[in-house]
Formats: sequence, C-alpha cells, structure tokens
Amino acid sequence: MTGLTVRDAVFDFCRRAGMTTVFGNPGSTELTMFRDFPEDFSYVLGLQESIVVAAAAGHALGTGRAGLVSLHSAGGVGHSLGAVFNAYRDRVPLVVFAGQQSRPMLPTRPFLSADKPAEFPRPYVKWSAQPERAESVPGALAEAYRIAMTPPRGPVFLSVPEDDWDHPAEPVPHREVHTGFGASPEALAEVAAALDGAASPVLIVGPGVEDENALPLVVELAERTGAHVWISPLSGRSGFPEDHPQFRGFLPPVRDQLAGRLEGHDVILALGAPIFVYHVHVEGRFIPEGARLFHFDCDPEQVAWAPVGTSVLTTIDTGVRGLLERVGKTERPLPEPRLLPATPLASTPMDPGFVMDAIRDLKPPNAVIVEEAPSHRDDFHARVPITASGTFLTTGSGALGWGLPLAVGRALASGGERVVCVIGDGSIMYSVQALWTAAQHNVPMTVVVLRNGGYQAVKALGRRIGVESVPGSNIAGLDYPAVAQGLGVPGRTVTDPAELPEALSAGFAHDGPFLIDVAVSADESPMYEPWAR
Ligand SMILES: O=C(O)C(=O)c1ccccc1
Repeated sequence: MTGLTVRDAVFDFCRRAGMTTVFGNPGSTELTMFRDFPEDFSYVLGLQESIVVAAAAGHALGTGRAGLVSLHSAGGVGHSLGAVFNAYRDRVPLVVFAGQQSRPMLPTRPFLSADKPAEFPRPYVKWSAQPERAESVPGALAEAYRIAMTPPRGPVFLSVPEDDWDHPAEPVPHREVHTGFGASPEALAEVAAALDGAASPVLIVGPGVEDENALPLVVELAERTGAHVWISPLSGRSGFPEDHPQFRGFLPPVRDQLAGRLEGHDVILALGAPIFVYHVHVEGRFIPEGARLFHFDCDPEQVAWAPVGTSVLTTIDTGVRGLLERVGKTERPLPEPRLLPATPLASTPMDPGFVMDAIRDLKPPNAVIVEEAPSHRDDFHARVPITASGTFLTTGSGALGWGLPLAVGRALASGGERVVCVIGDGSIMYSVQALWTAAQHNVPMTVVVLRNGGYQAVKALGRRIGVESVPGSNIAGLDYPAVAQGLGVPGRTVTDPAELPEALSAGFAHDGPFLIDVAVSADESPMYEPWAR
C-alpha cells in the first residue's frame, strides 16, 4: 500500500492534468473531499450551481484545459443542468464531481442523496458514473477526463459518496492520449477534387475550427480556393476573421433563408459546423438544388444525423491539412466588401446599434467579447466584427444564464485582456449572482446591459408567427446598478447618449469588474423575417 487516499490520488491526477482551479458550491456531502485542501489548488465559489458550471466553462475556454467542477449532491446537480446542457452542445470539456451521501446510508434514501446519480445529468454528459468501489474513483476520474478531452470534447460526471475520499487508493499511472484523427486519403482526394473543380466554392466555418486551433489552416484553405466564407448559424465561438475580404457573414438559423444565402455555390464545405442549427421551423431545402455539400466533423453522431451531404469524420486540423496538401490555387473573384451599417442617430432611449457601434469603437483592442443579448445578435454581428480567434463567446445552444458567469470564468483566465460582456436585461437576471464572484476576484470585466425591459427575442419570435402579445415577457422595474452594487460590483446607468462614450471608456479601464446599464429602445420587427422590415 502507498498510504495514499482516494483524495490524494484524485488531486494528484487533477494537478497533472492542469486542473488546479475548482469551481464549486460546497455542501456537507463534499466535506471529506476538501479535507486538507492542497495549497496549490484554488476554489472559486459560485453562489448557484449553474453559475459554477458556466464559470468553469469560461475558464476552460480561456485556458484550453478542462474545467474542474464540484457540485453538491442531487439538488446542486439539478440547479446546474441548463449550463451542463450548454457545455455539452458547445463541446466544453468539464470534469464535474458531485457529492453523494455515504455508501452505508444510501439504502434508506437519506437527506440530500441522489437516486441513480449517474442518470441525472444524462444525456448532456459524455460519460457518467458513480464508481462501484471507493478505490475505483481515481481510475474512473482518469477515464472520465480522457473522454472529456477527446473530440468532440464535453462534460463528464462523477458522483462520489462522501466516505470514499478517505479510502486507501493507488495513484493513477501517467499515460498520454493523442486525440486527433484524420480522414482517409480517398475521402480527402474526393473533397479536394470537388474544390478544384468547383465554379464557386463556399466554406462554412463552425465552432469546431476554434476548438481545434485550426483557424490559420482554414484561412489558408479559403485563400487557396478563393471560396466565400460564412460562419455557421448561432455559432458560440469566433470562427473566421470578419474583416477578411472573403468573409460573407453569419448564416441565418432558418432552413430556407440559409439555403438562399448559399445560392449560386456549387460546392459547400462545412468545417466543424453542425448541418445546420435552426431556431424555427420552415420547410425548404437544406442546400441549393444541385449543390454538393461536404462536411468535416469529429463527432460520429453528427455525421450520422446530418440530413444531407457527404460527411468526413476527422478533426478539423488534420482534415484541413490534408486538403491543403491536395488543393490547387485558384484565382476567383472576391465578393463585394462588407460594409458596416450606418450608425443610428443619438436618441433617448438609445438605439441598440448606437450602443454597439460605441462598444466596437471604444473597446480595448485585445478585448474578449461575451455576448448574451438574444434579440440583438444579428445586429451585433453586423456591427462588431470579430477579427481574432478566441475573442468571441456566446451560447451556441440556447440556455440563457450562461453569458455572465462564462464571462467571469473567462476573465479569471485572463492574461491581461479585458472581457466585455454584452448582455440583455432578461439574460443577466438568470445568473446575476455571478457578479459577486467577479467582485471577489476583482476580474477584468465590463458588463454592458442592453436594457429594453423585456424578453424581446421571445416577443420578436412571437411576432413572426402572429403571436402579438406574449404573457410574462415584460421585466421592467429592475435597478441593475443597484443589484450590482449589492453584489460588490460598481455600476452606473446611462440614459443620455452624449454620456455613453465617456461611460464606456471609464468602464473598460476600470480596475476590476464594472457594470454599465444602458436604456435602449425595443425593436418592433419580427425575428428572422428580414423581408418584413
Ligand atoms: O427562443 C427562445 O425561447 C430563447 O430562449 C432564445 C435563446 C437564445 C436566443 C434567442 C432565443
């Protein structure tokens, strides 16, 4: 025997994996996990479990390592699940520990205990277990971690009864796992031939490109082929330099509109992008008639359910590298340059576009934008071009309450860059306690609340189908700077457009978190129906 406990072996493994920041919210069933908490680990407290998970995700996206999470038994896991759903769909690697009552108590269903703990977070975890024996916990963690980090990455879940942590255990042997994998030469030759022979190819860049640090390769492929480039609908990451002359914009999450944007292209190559994320149902073609679609992704399930096209199971870096070895240089006409929309006139309340343009012009050059302002998403993308990999994050899956804690976690991983969280007044209230964590750690984050007084995206989606009045969609009467102040974050309200530049500049330069609440006008048009505008 080595004299080690399960706890020693677990922390030793986490240390070797670079997971030394625990995002958590503790309870009695986790007390034994934290006996003699190692000095080289830190614990970041979130005041509710969905905040804990989203902050760990922001940290993971900032560091490139898996996030480490500790949740309280059944209730805590329940609170976290909306964020776990986003982490799963957005492919963020997280190792989630959950507490559990001691094994001898479990037969009589004690207070706080989880029934069928491994089933609770499914299907939104890649792997889930409560090991049969205490001494199996470290090995189960190693397996879980490797699964979390294997493309497509995602959350894994480990329920550990509290009496397991003091149990003797062996250390986990060191192992390496190389997780990239590639397409067959035949598949690459087929796609390369299609690109070479295309009259007008188009690339659709999805979040997988950033996940795999493949952006330089994708830019090279775009320039080699002269293809137009779109970002996939509702992508949760930046994907392509939006000031590049070949960049065309974001595809709409509506089937017929999306196919319309691709009209005129004969060869479509989707890279790390699901085909396709839609938000509302409309009948129609997936892609234009006669076009050939090729789809590169690392997820066997996605290549199975993709409704059209030829899928190639590959990680994006290896797949694109393989294409670059085979595709010739073709000069094709560049698309018309994209123009920024005109800045709206100053008004009270302010047009949201007026605020976005000011954010674009005044934000620090290395800022990372975290966006959760659903009714302004299209306008935001049109006005604030993202030009560097890793500098835009949002939910690609839709569970709100993710953006603010994601920004806090990303700011905790900051190497000097400022995080600018652009968020709706509806969105921020799902997880506003995340401001407290931001204040405790004095993170470099500026929150800009676009306050339009309601769940405007829901109203706008209602308008597109003739539901003119949506019950429960007004949320006026909240004082956001006062709420922030109560959680330890200074803030101010701006109603006069003339004050906005000074307020933003001061907020971006503030030492620590700062909140700016801006009264904006509510858009009256239906969502996703541009012809109605
Ligand atoms: O459609 C919705 O109800 C919704 O919650 C949502 C989430 C993100 C963006 C837009 C709408």
